[in-house]
Amino acid sequence: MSPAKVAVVTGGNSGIGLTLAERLLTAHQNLQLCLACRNQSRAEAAKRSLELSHPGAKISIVILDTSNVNSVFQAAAKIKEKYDKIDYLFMNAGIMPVSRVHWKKVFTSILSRDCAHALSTGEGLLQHVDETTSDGLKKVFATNLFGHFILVRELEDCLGGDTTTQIIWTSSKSASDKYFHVEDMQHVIGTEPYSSSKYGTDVLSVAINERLNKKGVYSHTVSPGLVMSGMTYGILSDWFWTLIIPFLLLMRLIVSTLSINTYNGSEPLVWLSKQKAESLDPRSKYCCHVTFWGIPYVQPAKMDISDEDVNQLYNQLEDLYLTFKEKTKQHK
Ligand SMILES: NC(=O)C1=CN([C@@H]2O[C@H](COP(=O)(O)OP(=O)(O)OC[C@H]3O[C@@H](n4cnc5c(N)ncnc54)[C@H](OP(=O)(O)O)[C@@H]3O)[C@@H](O)[C@H]2O)C=CC1
Ligand SMILES: CC(C)=CCC[C@@H](C)[C@H]1CC[C@H]2C3=C(CC[C@]12C)[C@@]1(C)CCC(=O)[C@@H](C)[C@@H]1CC3
Repeated sequence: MSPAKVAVVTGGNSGIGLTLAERLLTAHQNLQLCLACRNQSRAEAAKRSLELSHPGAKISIVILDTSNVNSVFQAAAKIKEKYDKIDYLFMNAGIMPVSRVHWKKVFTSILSRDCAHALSTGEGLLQHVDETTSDGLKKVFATNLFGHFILVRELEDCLGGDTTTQIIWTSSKSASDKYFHVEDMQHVIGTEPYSSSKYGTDVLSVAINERLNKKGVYSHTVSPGLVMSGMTYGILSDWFWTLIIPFLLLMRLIVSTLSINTYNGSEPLVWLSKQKAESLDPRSKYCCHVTFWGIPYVQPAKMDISDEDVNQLYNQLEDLYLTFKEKTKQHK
């Protein structure tokens, strides 16, 4: 039997994260799985469903709210108590708060040459909103990016070393340098916090790979495509999505990123975990594409990320992390 490997999945209780957890148990023999989720009862329900499909699977739960700095410190301490070494760290938890759909833009885009771009990125089709957390941070930034940064920093002792660790980030096709400004990494000023947080994720993945690669840590980023999940059902009701699925399936003729289900969307995440990490390109995003017949495949897309952004973002996140670390020490 192959030696036990450990995989931690943030947001592993639903959507892409839950399907990923299920697929990892199938793909890797003898896997120890840690579901790092913000809600105990939802996490337990996910654990039960995984135990039904994989009797005897070794699954633990750690409560982690990536939008809350203290919760991340506590979760990291619990994970370190449970495991000496992490083989796969899936940074998957994420939010995209939306207040309305720009319907006029949806229909004009669908009828224009922008159709493929609009359906694969959602650019300009949604009105995004954000709020401030009790830590005084922008919520989308804290949830999607900073919470995960703290997790990596706090877990560093369990990463790499004698064997390799893969850090795999669920990014998005929505990530765009148009909406990311390193000097405003929290996106306090703009109106595209989701896109900004996902571009920041891509930049951070490169930064972490550069810093930790010497000790056997490999960081890569993934785009799952458009997937029906809690995220999309939060924008429009499930009956609406059910109605337009035939249209979206037809649109696969011109848009190959319409993954639609979580199985397809999790394909690049599972695929990366099966590759030799050394053979992968840390500056490519591994994107899910689907054939017209619904068969998923993975295609790397080179990311155009400047070294200046890589270094500046990492240093700013590190400063913010150290500020919170200092505060928590004082409160102890
Ligand atoms: N759906 C799509 O089309 C796409 C999704 N993605 C990305 O995929 C990832 C997974 O999203 P998806 O499965 O689609 O959506 P879901 O809403 O179904 O899943 C999101 C998961 O993240 C968890 N989560 C949200 N906020 C926090 C938090 N503060 N702390 C801990 N966990 C949290 C949720 O927990 P809970 O159940 O408690 O809410 C849930 O488990 C996200 O990063 C998203 O940005 C990327 C591209 C496309
Ligand atoms: C297609 C019709 C008739 C209606 C749906 C319109 C939009 C609500 C929808 C079209 C493209 C979608 C999309 C996303 C959300 C919903 C849409 C804007 C995402 C932004 C979801 C999160 C992601 O990370 C992106 C990759 C998605 C891109 C496409």
